[in-house]
Amino acid sequence: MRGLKPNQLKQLQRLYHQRLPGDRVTTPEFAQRLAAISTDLGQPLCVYLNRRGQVIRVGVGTPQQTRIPPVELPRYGAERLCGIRCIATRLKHEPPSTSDLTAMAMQRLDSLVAVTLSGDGFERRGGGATGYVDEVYLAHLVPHPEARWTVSDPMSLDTLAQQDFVSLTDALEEEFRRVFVAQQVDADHDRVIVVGLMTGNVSKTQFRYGLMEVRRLVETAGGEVLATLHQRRDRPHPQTVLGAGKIQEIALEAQTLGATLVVFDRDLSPAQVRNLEAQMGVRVVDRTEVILDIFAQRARTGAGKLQVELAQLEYQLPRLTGRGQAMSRLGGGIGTRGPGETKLETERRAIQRRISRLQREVNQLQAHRDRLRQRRQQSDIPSIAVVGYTNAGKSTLLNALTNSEIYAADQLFATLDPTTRRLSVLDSDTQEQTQLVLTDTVGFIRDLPESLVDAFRATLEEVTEADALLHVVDLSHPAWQSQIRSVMRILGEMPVTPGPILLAFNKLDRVDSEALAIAKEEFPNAVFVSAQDRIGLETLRKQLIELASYALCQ
Ligand SMILES: Nc1nc2c(ncn2[C@@H]2O[C@H](COP(=O)(O)OP(=O)(O)OP(=O)(O)O)[C@@H](O)[C@H]2O)c(=O)[nH]1
Ligand SMILES: [Mg+2]
Repeated sequence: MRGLKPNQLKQLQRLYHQRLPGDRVTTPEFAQRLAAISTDLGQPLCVYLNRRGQVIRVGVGTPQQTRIPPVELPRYGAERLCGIRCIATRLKHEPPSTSDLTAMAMQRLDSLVAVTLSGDGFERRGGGATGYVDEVYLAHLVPHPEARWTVSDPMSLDTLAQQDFVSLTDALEEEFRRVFVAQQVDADHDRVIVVGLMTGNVSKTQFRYGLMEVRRLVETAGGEVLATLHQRRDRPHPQTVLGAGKIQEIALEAQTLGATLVVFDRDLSPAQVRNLEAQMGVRVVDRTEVILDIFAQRARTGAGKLQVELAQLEYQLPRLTGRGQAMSRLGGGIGTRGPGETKLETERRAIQRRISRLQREVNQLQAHRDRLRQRRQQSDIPSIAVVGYTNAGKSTLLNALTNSEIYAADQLFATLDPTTRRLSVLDSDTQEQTQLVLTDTVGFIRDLPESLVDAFRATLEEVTEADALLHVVDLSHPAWQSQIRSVMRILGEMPVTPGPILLAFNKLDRVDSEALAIAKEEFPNAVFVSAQDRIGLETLRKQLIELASYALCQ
């Protein structure tokens, strides 16, 4: 409130002592008082009231400029309003602007009253301002995504003052509740807005597939994607990733659609998450967190659970500071404080201790797997690890080859725990049986989170210790080429270089001829199969035998 005269400041401060009857939107006297001050200031003025009729906030400026920050707003979710209304004076003789209404929607205000000034008025003897108000508009939200809000025709202040505010908001909230309940057929999943940032160094197609993949990840994690928004920028904004306007748009969309979560298509720093949550008032997570969540849901065996927990803790540790504070505010509403610094410190130490313990256990697991592998190696049976991008069809292919029933599904990361199966192939010429061991592994993904790579080292070692690799590619996926690159990159980053690799292009049954021609041209030594329709399996078996013998004599 810079630039105000002491007298004006006092006038504004006095507003805090005013109390309106709880069942009225406003009284004529109160609106006239605001209009008088606003006329004197020559600036718009906003007053925020709670449902008991108490003034809780006064600001000079438009509703957009005087918005209550999300962390200070009570959050009741999509089925309710925030319990606060705004009475705003307007210098122009026009209904509230879109920016005013957007501010109302973002805060889920009970209603917004726009008071236009007559430019005139006087103080009555005996007190009380009069004649300052020209007309008023009453605006409120509606629970329909297409409409978002309604604005009344201009009316006189007296007409507005006669409105029963309680029955208006009650009816409105009832309507919101009905719509909300209808949406909540399955209430225990997150309602998600996916957000992508397209920076200069990726192509449009790459960006699109990346976003598509995040949507699939969210769905695999059990979330429902309500909308996908994106922005183009040369580089991410260091504090908030996106620009201020885009953040506001997302916040509004989240409010309108009743989203509970915003998921970004990239990794975010702890500070970025904090800033975004503070500005949008919705929980924000990055891609890694979604992947970790899927892993956590999928892990079945003790080893799997162990590694997932380790990955999650390692991811959370640097993000502990302050997050607790912002989060508990988002979830709990005004006055809910997060853990204090000392509590955070204790928590951090506890997590650190648990991480050390889990790491020891993972080491033991590693040693155990080592022994199993050694036994296999001693038995002279060549081992081949089946690797590839997630959902490529590795498990299905392994099942088809070995007539087993490993879990395979149209999900990302269906397989978490390595499963080993024996395969014996009869050489039709020599009538000789050759034995192989095939290991199904966890699928790879672009930008595999580091904490996962570390935590899953015991599992991934199955890959590095195999005699050879069978790299399965979903040739029906539009991004198959970049998926191959991602897998090769991850393999390249492993401490031990894997042996020879056989490339198997899968899902031949639904591949278009163009992709097939490109793949054949680019990878003349690859095998083409359909695990589902059992096409090309004979050739693949033969190639696997060759691969194994080649690997062994190296
Ligand atoms: N059309 C078609 N679909 C296939 C084929 N092979 C596998 N699929 C389907 O692709 C989906 C993924 O198969 P999975 O075997 O689980 O794939 P994965 O590579 O093991 O995946 P993750 O374990 O999640 O990394 C499933 O829905 C399979 O039915 C195929 O040859 N043709
Ligand atoms: Mg699998």
